[in-house]
Amino acid sequence: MKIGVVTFPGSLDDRDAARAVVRGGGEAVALWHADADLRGVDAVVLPGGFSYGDYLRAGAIASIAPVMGSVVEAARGGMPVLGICNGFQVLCEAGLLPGALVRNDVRTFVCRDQRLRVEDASTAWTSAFEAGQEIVIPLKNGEGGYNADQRTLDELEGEGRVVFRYLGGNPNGSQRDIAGVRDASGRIVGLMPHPEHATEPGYGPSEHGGGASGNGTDGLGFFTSVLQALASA
Ligand SMILES: NC(=O)CC[C@H](N)C(=O)O
Repeated sequence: MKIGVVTFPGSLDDRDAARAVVRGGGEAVALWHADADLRGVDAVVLPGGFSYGDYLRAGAIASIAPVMGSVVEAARGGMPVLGICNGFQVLCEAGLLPGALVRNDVRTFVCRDQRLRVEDASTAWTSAFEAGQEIVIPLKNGEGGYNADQRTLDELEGEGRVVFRYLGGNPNGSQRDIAGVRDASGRIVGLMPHPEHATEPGYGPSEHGGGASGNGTDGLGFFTSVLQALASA
C-alpha cells in the first residue's frame, strides 16, 4: 500500500513520517506541495513542521497549496488522511476537520513525552489500539490549543469523534483536553502529538516507562492501522 507524505516549504517531520510508514509495513511516496498529483497513493500523511513559516496562521497557507486541492478531493472521496501537528493545523484550515489550533495557553513552545488516552480505536489510524488505552508519544508545538465553539465540541463528544485526550495535565489549554479528533467517517484524523517519532526502539519516548509498548514505539500502531483499514476496504 502506498502512503503519501506531503512536503511543504517548512515541513520538518516529513522524513520521519516516511520512515514510520515503512516501519509500519507500507510504501512511502513523497508528495510535493506545488504538485497536485497524488501519484496513486492509497492514503496521505500531512506531517509536522512550520509550513510556509507559520505565516498568517499555522497551516493556513498550506491549506490552499496545489497538493491540498487533490488531498481534500481524495479525502472527501474516502481516502484516509492523517494530520500530525502542523498537519492537524492544515486539516482544520482546509475544513476537513472542525475547530482550530491556537497558541498554547502557557505562551511557550512545549516539548515533552506526552501521555494520551486513545478514546476511539475505530478509526482508520487507531484500530491497532484499544479504546481507553494509554499511550505515550512526543508533543512539540507552539500552537497546539484545540479550540471550537461549544456546539461543535458537544457534537464531537456526542458522536464519539474525540480520538485522543491529554492525560497527566493539559499541556496547552486545549478545550476538554482534546489532543486529536476525527471526521464523521473515521478516515480523517488529526492530532497534535507525534506518532511518527515513536516507532523505533531507542529513539522514542523513554519517560513514563516508554509507554504501552515499553520501548517508546507506541506510534507504530497508527501506521499499521491504516494498512489494515486499506486492506479491508
Ligand atoms: N511540531 C510541529 O508540527 C509544530 C507545529 C506548529 N507549527 C506549532 O508550532 O504549533
